[in-house]
Amino acid sequence: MAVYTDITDEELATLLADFDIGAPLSLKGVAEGVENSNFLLETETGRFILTIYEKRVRADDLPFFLDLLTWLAARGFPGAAPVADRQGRTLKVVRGKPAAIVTFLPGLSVRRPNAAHCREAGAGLAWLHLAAEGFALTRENTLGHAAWRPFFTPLEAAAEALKPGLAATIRADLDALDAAWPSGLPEGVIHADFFPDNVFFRGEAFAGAIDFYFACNDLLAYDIAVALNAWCFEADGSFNVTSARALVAGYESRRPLSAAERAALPILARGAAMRFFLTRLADWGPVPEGALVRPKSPLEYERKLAVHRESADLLLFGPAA
Ligand SMILES: Nc1ncnc2c1ncn2[C@@H]1O[C@H](COP(=O)(O)OP(=O)(O)OP(=O)(O)O)[C@@H](O)[C@H]1O
Ligand SMILES: N[C@@H](CCO)C(=O)O
Repeated sequence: MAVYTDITDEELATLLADFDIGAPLSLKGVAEGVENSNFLLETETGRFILTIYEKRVRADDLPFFLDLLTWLAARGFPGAAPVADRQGRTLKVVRGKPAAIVTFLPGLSVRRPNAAHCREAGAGLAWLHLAAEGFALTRENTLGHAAWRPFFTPLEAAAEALKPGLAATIRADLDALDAAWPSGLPEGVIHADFFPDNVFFRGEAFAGAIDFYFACNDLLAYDIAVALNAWCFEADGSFNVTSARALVAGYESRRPLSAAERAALPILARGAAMRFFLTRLADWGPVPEGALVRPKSPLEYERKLAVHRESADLLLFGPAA
């Protein structure tokens, strides 16, 4: 469970005194997630999520994230809308850490998505991209292509410890990514962590997305690449082309891709695999004392990276039949 910060009854009462959402009925740590501390908060007026922002979220970025969530909610995108206190503030402080209360999004994430879920997820991602158009704030992708090499340098020994010879392979991947990284593709606000655990369904219908704390400005097609890696690999490590076609077709049902975006999907997916391999490698090791969290294996993404390295035409498929 990703709960790094405990909250006392007094701290909760002090926080809620600023809001018009009634008195608290219960507060429970949420048993998913690795980044922040999340609590399911029930008050006299309904259900909310209280998030305390931990290590990787920079306080300076929080206005971008919270204003984006407010913007998306105002445009009808189903997500978690930040709740403003009586003075109109959404960014609060609990135990010296930044915190926010957002509305509870009903629905369930799926552990093993099928092609129908992938299609819906693709359509949901395009909806998000379109709903975010016009959002005035910007945020650089601090885990984007330019960041990968400097991010990797201090992790070379960790890569070797994971698998002998891996550091040189990753360096070669970084060279290949630099040589082929696309430019000039459409940009906008991307979710950047559109994984199955961050997407909710009702049955097989898209019900919304959460966890926008990596959202930033980057290539829109890169967001599809992140999703293809997260949604379309089987547990045995094989790539499910049917699911991938469905995800892209779902996306294109709302926002058709240009030929250049389609052609770039293989290299973008290789880069997206690199991004999650690197952060997982950095997090692989002891967790802070008292934290209830299980780091995710970098090997899963090392294998996905290898799949893209070895079959560059994997994602060069035509429209679904
Ligand atoms: N607005 C919401 N409505 C309903 N449930 C939510 C909401 N926000 C968070 N949750 C619940 O809390 C869990 C963790 O939230 P979230 O994914 O934002 O945390 P995280 O630590 O940033 O996780 P991640 O590892 O995906 O980065 C979710 O899986 C979900 O069960
Ligand atoms: N989705 C990330 C976790 C942090 O959001 C991963 O699977 O590595």
